[in-house]
Formats: sequence, C-alpha cells, structure tokens
Amino acid sequence: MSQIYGKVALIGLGLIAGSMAHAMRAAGLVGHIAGHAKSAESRDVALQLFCDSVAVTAAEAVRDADLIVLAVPVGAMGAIAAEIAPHLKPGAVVTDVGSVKGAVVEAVAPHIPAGVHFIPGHPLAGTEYSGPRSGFATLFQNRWWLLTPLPESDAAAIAQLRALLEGIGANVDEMDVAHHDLVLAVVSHVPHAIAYTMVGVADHMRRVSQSEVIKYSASGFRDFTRIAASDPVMWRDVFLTNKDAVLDILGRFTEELFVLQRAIRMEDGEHLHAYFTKTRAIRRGIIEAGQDTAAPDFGRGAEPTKGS
Ligand SMILES: NC(=O)c1ccc[n+]([C@@H]2O[C@H](COP(=O)([O-])OP(=O)(O)OC[C@H]3O[C@@H](n4cnc5c(N)ncnc54)[C@H](O)[C@@H]3O)[C@@H](O)[C@H]2O)c1
Ligand SMILES: O=C(O)C(=O)C[C@]1(C(=O)O)C=C[C@@H](O)C=C1
Repeated sequence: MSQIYGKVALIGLGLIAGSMAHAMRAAGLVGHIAGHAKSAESRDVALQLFCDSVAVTAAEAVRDADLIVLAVPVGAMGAIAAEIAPHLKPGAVVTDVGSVKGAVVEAVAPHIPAGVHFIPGHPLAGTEYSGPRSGFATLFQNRWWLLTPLPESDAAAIAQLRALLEGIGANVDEMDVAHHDLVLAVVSHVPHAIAYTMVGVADHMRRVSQSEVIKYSASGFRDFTRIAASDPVMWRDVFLTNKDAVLDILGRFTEELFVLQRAIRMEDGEHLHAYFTKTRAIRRGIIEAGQDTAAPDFGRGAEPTKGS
C-alpha cells in the first residue's frame, strides 16, 4: 500500500498507539513515526519497539507532523492539546482515540488553530493490558473505528484519515458525538462498571466467608475478572467524563435487574425462560452479523440448550 502520511506523531505510547504504530508500519502507510509519553521508561520501550524517534515533550514530537494521534487517557487530552497547539503544522490532521467523545471535543477543539483539521475518533478494540509492550499489529483487524467529525471538519481530511484506518484493518463509521457517548455507555462503559462491581462482590465474599470464590471461578466470572483488570486511570476518566450517559444506562440496568430479582424470588420460570430466550437471540444476532471475531465456529448455529 502507498504512504498516506509522511510524519505521524503519537502522543501517549500505550496499547492503542503501539498497536497503531505496528499496524501502520506493517502496511507501509506512513513515513516517520515520532512519539511522546510522559514516562521516560515508556519512551525508551516505544523507541525499541515501534517509534523512529521519541521526544521528551509533546510539543517537540508534533513538529512537522502530518498526523497527530492523541492516545492518552481522556482526562489528559485537553492539557496536551493546549501544549501542542502552537507547534502544529498548517494542514495537519489531529485525531484522538479516546473512549469518550463529548468531553474530548470540549477539551481539545478550542485549542486547535485554524487551518489544522481536528477529527475525533475511537477504535472499538482493546484488551485489558496497557503500556507500550501491550500493542500488536492486528488489534484493529475487522473492528469498528468510529469517527465523530465536527460540522466544520474537512471532507478531504476525513477521507485521508479513513484510508489510513481502513489500511490498518478497521471498519470505519461516522457518528454524532452525543450519540457515540450514549451507544458506548451501553456497549462498553456500563458493562465495565458491572464487571468491576461483580469482581468487587466476589472479593468481598472471599474475605467475609474465606471461601475460595477466586480459585473456583467459572468461565463467566473469569471474563468479568479480565475486564476488571483494565487500566484504572483510563476507566476512571471514562466514568468521570461520560457521567450522564453512564448514569442513564446504569439506571435502566438497575430497573431491569430488579425485575429479574423479583422473577427469581417469585419462582417465575416462565418470565426467566422468556427473558433468557430473548437475550440469547441478541447474542446469536451478533455472531451471525460477524461482529464477534472471537466466537468459536462450533457456536454458530449450534443448539447447546434445547428444551428446558
Ligand atoms: N485500552 C482499550 O481497550 C482502549 C480501547 C479504545 C480506546 N482507548 C482509549 O485510548 C486511549 C489510550 O488508551 P491505552 O489503552 O492505549 O492506554 P495505555 O495506558 O496503554 O497508554 C497510555 C499512554 O499515555 C501516556 N500518558 C498518560 N498521561 C499522559 C500525559 N498527561 N502526557 C503524556 N502521556 C501520557 C502513558 O504514559 C502511556 O504511554 C485512552 O483515551 C482510552 O480511553 C482504549
Ligand atoms: O476487549 C476489551 O478488553 C475492551 O474492553 C475493549 C473496549 C470494549 O470493547 O469495551 C474497551 C474500551 C474501548 O474504548 C473500546 C473497546
């Protein structure tokens, strides 16, 4: 594939920036990859693994860059934008990968000078690992990457960024900022809140009863513990900056949970069966639409629990 950007500056050198660098390099889509992270150790590791150069300041890293990717926790984006703003090259594209979009737009957009294109974005791909050693080239293969352009965003700049993201394997869609934050509260943020809470409950039980809930954890609970191992700074910022949407969805979740709780208390098997049949159909719809690349083939079309 031919080169799409000359110099790319990655600000924040963790899972997402590292994965982008590996993927962009493997596909030959960029010239020079510069990087900045506030930790000297992260800069050293990134230089060994995926950066052509690293800089002690973000301002230095973005000098002459054609594409700047803000890949720091959401709460750190505004200060970085203020620092790099005077050093951005006219015509450059600034994007971000933050898990929340409203707060990032609010914090970053006011700093972007005229003549520089700001196109917020969010890859719907990740793992529970963080830091520069955790990145890998295939992270974005066949995963969604949502762009939330602003009304004034330049169409040619969006098309160029889209080409890069598609070049590293992502499926790109565009969405309104507020809608993004509501959708992500449902499909990512509240599920993380529930996982954190459930692992907290199990830990509490372990301490109260001295039982071996961790040792004997079944696979459903193990999936919760994987999610609950995600980076604390990243998730603190997600919940603080997408507060309204998360509280709205958590409220709906609690109402639904109470209905389920009542059905169990009342031994209402009919309700439970109907509810679980509906949720199983949702899961199967996701697999049939090819949206769960991790699902095993034997799961497709199988009827693991016929009858009742
Ligand atoms: N991890 C995921 O699953 C995932 C998925 C999609 C989007 N995101 C978003 O991507 C962004 C980065 O997440 P990640 O998983 O790559 O995180 P990470 O913890 O792996 O990396 C973050 C990097 O930012 C650096 N950093 C933190 N604060 C900084 C500051 N003030 N100045 C300079 N550098 C700073 C850290 O040193 C580190 O290099 C976050 O906004 C997150 O919401 C994460
Ligand atoms: O697979 C995981 O570990 C993730 O949690 C990734 C995940 C998610 O799917 O919720 C987490 C946060 C993001 O902003 C995007 C992706």
